[in-house]
Amino acid sequence: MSGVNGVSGTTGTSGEGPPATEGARSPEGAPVRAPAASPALELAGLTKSFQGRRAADAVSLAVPPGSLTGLVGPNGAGKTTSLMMAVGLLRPDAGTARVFGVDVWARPEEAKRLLGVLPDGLALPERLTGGELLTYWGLLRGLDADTTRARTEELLRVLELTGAEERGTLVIEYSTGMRKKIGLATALLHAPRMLVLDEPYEAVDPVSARVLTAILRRFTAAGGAVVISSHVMPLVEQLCDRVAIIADGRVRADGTLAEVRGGGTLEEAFVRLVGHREMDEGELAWLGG
Ligand SMILES: Nc1ncnc2c1ncn2[C@@H]1O[C@H](COP(=O)(O)OP(=O)(O)OP(=O)(O)O)[C@@H](O)[C@H]1O
Repeated sequence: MSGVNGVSGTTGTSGEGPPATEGARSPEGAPVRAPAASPALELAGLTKSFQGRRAADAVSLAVPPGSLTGLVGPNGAGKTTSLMMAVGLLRPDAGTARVFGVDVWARPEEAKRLLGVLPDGLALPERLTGGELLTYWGLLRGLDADTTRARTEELLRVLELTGAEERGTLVIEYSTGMRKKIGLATALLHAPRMLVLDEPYEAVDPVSARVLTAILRRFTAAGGAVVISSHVMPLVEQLCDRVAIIADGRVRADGTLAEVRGGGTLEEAFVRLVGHREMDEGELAWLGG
């Protein structure tokens, strides 16, 4: 896949297959290569229209295992639409999505075991405490009771929700950031291999943000892959090793952070690829009183 304005993307898989098996040789004497590992997430031509208007237009993306990809783009660019199709929550008009080689739409149960998802505007059962919600979620996911209990306690502790749990706070009473954190806990509970998180840092306090970053780094170091969407360019630059820029439903750039930045900042690349509008002097003049 290649972007515009000279930003050429790599799929992350080209030339990155597993190393040749030690000592193994083909009959011709050439080293035998193990089959190239599947990308952690591979989107090919994902397309979706709403009322005749393309929200996602042949979105293709390949995310390698062990990587953390930031998906950025203007409001209404098609990020959420693409991510929801990628994880099996929105049926595409065309295209495919695979998680570690498993087709999300053809083999949904298998794919969903591999996927942890924090959707936009997550709707949670609200008349439960966070702990009760995670217990219910774990059992729905087929985890045994002991595993569910142990992971629930650990997630509540790490995400600093134990106090709310001890006070019996219901999810409906949670703050926006707490809701985000319990949503993350539901995404992590079944130990997925691929995390797709729509704006995970939004409304999360700085201390919890550090915890989240540590979780994501540990997750990718163990070979899992993460895609996050975000509007915060410095955050993406600090956190992600790969970036995709999407605008008007199309992928405009995709590659390593260095490839997409092309020597400038990510914000500069974003503005260059997406365009920007200056406000005319007379606009909103009435605000001045
Ligand atoms: N269910 C829907 N029905 C109709 N139009 C929709 C629906 N969902 C998304 N759209 C439209 O599709 C386009 C892409 O929306 P999407 O939510 O994917 O953008 P986004 O990049 O996630 O935006 P933001 O950064 O503002 O969250 C927008 O024009 C939006 O109005």
